[in-house]
Amino acid sequence: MARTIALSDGTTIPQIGFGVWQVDPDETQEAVSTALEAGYRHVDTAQMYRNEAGVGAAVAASSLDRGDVFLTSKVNNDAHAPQDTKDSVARTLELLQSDYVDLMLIHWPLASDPTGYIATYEALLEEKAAGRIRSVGVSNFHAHHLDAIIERTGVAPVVNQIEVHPYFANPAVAATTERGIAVESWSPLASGKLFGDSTIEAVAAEVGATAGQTVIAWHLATGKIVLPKSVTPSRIVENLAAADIELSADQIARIDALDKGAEGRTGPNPDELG
Ligand SMILES: NC(=O)C1=CN([C@@H]2O[C@H](COP(=O)(O)OP(=O)(O)OC[C@H]3O[C@@H](n4cnc5c(N)ncnc54)[C@H](OP(=O)(O)O)[C@@H]3O)[C@@H](O)[C@H]2O)C=CC1
Ligand SMILES: O=C(O)C(=O)[C@@H](O)[C@H](O)C(=O)CO
Repeated sequence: MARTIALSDGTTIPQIGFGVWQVDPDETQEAVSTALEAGYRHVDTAQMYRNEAGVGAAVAASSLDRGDVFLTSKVNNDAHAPQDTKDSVARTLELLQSDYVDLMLIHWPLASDPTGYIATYEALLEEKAAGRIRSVGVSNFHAHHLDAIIERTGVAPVVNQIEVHPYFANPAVAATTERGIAVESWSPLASGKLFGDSTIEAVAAEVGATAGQTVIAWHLATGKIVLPKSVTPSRIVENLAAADIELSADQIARIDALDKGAEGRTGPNPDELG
C-alpha cells in the first residue's frame, strides 16, 4: 500500500509522485506507463510541460481505473485571468482524458501581477465547486501570497509545491506548514546536482540505499510529498522503493546541514519570476 498524506480538504495524496517536467511530450506516455507499472499512483504534470496528453494516454492504456491514480496539473502563467483559468482547466481535462483532475495548482504567482493570482485562485475554487477539480493548491507561493488568498477566500490551498531539497531547505516550508498546508518538494533531487555529495553518499552507504533513495527518504521522513522525475526505467523503480528506507534522526540532521540557503536554489525565486 502506497504511503499517503491526508490533505486539509479530507482527501489523501500518495506521498511519492512521478514528476514529468522536461519529459519529452513524445516520450511521456512510455515514461508514465513505466511508472504506473512500477507502482506509482500519483503523476505531477503542468500545462507548461506540454505533456498532459501523454499522462492521460498512459492512464487510459493502463489496466488501472481512473480513480486509482492521483493526477496533478498546474495553471499556466498565461492563464491567470479567471475565464482563461477555467478554459485552461477544460483543456487539461481533455488532454488527461478525464472529467476531473485530482489537484490543480497555480503554477507561479507572477511578480509582474502581484495580486492577479487571487482571482485565479477564486476561479479554481469555482471549478472545484463544479466538480472538475477535486482539490485546489498552489505552487511557488511565499507567506504573503498564501495570506492574500486565505484572507480573500477563507480557504487555504491543500498543498504548496515549492523547491525543496538538501541544498535548499526553503523558508517557505515553515510558512506553509504553519498554515496547515502540505508541502510538495519540487526538484527533490536538486535536478541531479546532489549526486556525488559526500554526506549523501555516506548516509546512503550506512542505510544500504542509493543516493537517490536516500534523498527521497529524507523528504518522506520530514513529512513532505516528493516528486522525483526520471526517464530511466531502473531509476523510476529505484526511486519508488525509497518508501522502505528509514533514516535515523542523526542521518536526517546531517542531511539538513547541507542547506546552502538561497545559493542552493536550482530554479527561480518566486518573488522575481514573471
Ligand atoms: N512547480 C514547479 O514550479 C516545479 C515543479 N517541478 C516538479 O518536480 C519534478 C522533479 O523535478 P526535476 O527538476 O525534474 O528534478 P529531480 O530533482 O527529480 O531530478 C531529476 C534528475 O535526476 C535524475 N535522476 C532521477 N532519479 C535518479 C536516481 N535514482 N539516480 C540518479 N539520477 C536520478 C534524472 O535523470 P533521468 O531522467 O535521466 O533518469 C534527472 O536528471 C518535476 O518533474 C516537476 O513535476 C520541478 C520544477 C519546478
Ligand atoms: O518545471 C516547472 O514546473 C517550472 O516551473 C520550471 O520550468 C521553472 O520555470 C524552472 O525554471 C525550474 O528550474
